[in-house]
Amino acid sequence: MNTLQINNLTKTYPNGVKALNGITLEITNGMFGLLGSNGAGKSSLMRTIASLQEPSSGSVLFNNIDVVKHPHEIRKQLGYLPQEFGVYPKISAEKLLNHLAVLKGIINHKERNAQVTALLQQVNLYQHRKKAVHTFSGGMRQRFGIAQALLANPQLIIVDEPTAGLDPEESNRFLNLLSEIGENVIVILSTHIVEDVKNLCPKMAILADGEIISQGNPTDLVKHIEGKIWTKIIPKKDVDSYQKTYDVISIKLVSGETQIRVWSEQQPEIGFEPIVPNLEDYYFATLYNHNNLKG
Ligand SMILES: Nc1ncnc2c1ncn2[C@@H]1O[C@H](COP(=O)(O)OP(=O)(O)OP(=O)(O)O)[C@@H](O)[C@H]1O
Repeated sequence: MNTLQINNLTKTYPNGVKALNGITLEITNGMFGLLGSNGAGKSSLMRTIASLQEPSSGSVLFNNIDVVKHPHEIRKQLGYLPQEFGVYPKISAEKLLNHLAVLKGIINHKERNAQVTALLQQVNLYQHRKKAVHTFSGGMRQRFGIAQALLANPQLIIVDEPTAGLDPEESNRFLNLLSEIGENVIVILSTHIVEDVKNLCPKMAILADGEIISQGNPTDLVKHIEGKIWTKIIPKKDVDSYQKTYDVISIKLVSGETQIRVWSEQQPEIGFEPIVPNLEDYYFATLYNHNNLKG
């Protein structure tokens, strides 16, 4: 069993932005979803765990090895798919993966070829192996990204917003691939897409303003708000007044009509229907409460 222990982690950038503010988490094998809106601190946390940047304070231990003190140790066991992969050199996918495998320390030629072939097959890019990655579609690039992250059998895999910008089919394909990677390693999926976490992750946390504001099993978390979420279709012009009167956790357009969801112990007023809440409602309700507490 692998264990990642994050203790009281903070990160303040030189420009004064406090991106992480006392993060404490323990993560073991399986898929862990890290949900948060833009700017919540997800990438800052991922980069710190991946030893690509140092925290301002606190510690990250992977199987009791201090990531900050021994970055080389962690990098040997890490597979990382960053949000932005940068520019790809104009060489074939196969050659690029081979090159990255050398950098990962797979020096035995035979072993390297075998791993590159197996990974290209696993991510369904074998038939495209002679094409350059910069000519790939977004989904193909992400699948290539996961192939490079899987080189050298990492025990800790970090994927940062991997489905952003993918169409639903490519996104599905990518997530299925991720879920196959195995129960025997830690996979941290950082995303703002609630559905992805709901479908894949038995454990999750919500990050906001650099803090963990909730964590647990998605199904258990949703139980906390059962019977407390109400919905109503309202005229668009009334949104403001409903927001002033009730705890409106989300506003959505449904078939061109404005639907609000409200957190309330009992029916807020005639016309509100109770709904069976989902993880998205939990996420919005948690963010709503957090922002309210902030004032
Ligand atoms: N290198 C940096 N220097 C200064 N500020 C930074 C740096 N990187 C991130 N930030 C700031 O830190 C905060 C958290 O950013 P971060 O990228 O970690 O969030 P995120 O949850 O990954 O968001 P997104 O989904 O938009 O990438 C933001 O306010 C961001 O502007």
